[in-house]
Amino acid sequence: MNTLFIGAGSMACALMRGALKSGALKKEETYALNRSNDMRMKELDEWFGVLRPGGGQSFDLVVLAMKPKDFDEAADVIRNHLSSKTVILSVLAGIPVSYIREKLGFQGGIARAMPNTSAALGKSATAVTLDRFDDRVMEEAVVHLLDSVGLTVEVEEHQLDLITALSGSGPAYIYYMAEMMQATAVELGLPSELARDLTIRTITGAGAMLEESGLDAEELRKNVTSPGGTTEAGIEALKAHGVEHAMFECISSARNRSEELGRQLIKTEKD
Ligand SMILES: NC(=O)C1=CN([C@@H]2O[C@H](COP(=O)(O)OP(=O)(O)OC[C@H]3O[C@@H](n4cnc5c(N)ncnc54)[C@H](OP(=O)(O)O)[C@@H]3O)[C@@H](O)[C@H]2O)C=CC1
Ligand SMILES: O=C(O)[C@@H]1CCC=N1
Repeated sequence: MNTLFIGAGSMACALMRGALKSGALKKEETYALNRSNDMRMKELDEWFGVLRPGGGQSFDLVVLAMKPKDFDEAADVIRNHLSSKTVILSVLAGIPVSYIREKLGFQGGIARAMPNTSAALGKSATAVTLDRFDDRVMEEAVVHLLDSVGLTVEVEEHQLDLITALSGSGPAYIYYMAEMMQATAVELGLPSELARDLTIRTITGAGAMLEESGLDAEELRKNVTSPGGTTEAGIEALKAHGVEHAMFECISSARNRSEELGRQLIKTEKD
């Protein structure tokens, strides 16, 4: 499947890395372009051996992976690589399928997905909605590509803003927590490398328990929390400092921002 990534940043790279490694994409059929960062294109060539498209060359699959705010500006470039057989996979946060269709004048299949950067290791949690996929072969090819970089679930488009806030942005919340755990341990006296190693293994171990033990998060938490013990003291401190409220605000603010990103483009279009 001839595939073109338009946008060659973090998310495009994570998808390429995961899909090329799994064999869902072949490097001799994978192309990429960005706006101006030539160094990045050289890196992509070095890392993955992907190709640069010729002007007007059309593709079976075009992956939209620029920032949402850059989509309008990229529209001419995108159109240049579409044919009546092309399907589009968009990973743009907040941008509705209807807006992509209207802006590009595109009638074919559009998959709007929200993966995350763990795709690089085949561990993304991806949600996707498929619109006007008349061609079963291409539908299967797109789903296969997403499956090759992690878990894929099909959802309704209206759910994607909230899903973006949960699992699209989610890895960053965990990295932020890791940063804070590490920094606190160092501040309270542990050497940095030791704090780092123990934090990483604590998070990956807890992730593996969530995935493999068959127990839910609450039960796993209770198993660690001895009455009157250290964990209880720690969690009470988190509660007292409003962590539940903070998480509500975190996910709802990210959801609101996703909605706003779409509205902003639509508004700019109308102005
Ligand atoms: N990062 C993440 O964790 C996730 C991101 N996403 C979505 O993925 C998309 C990309 O995000 P991310 O990878 O983080 O962003 P980056 O800033 O890392 O990459 C953006 C890329 O788009 C390119 N670009 C910008 N304008 C144009 C243009 N006019 N024509 C061609 N290429 C262009 C940039 O090129 P140049 O560098 O030359 O300017 C760059 O390669 C966003 O829409 C985001 O919502 C979705 C899920 C997770
Ligand atoms: O921060 C963002 O807007 C993108 C979407 C999900 C993760 N990163």
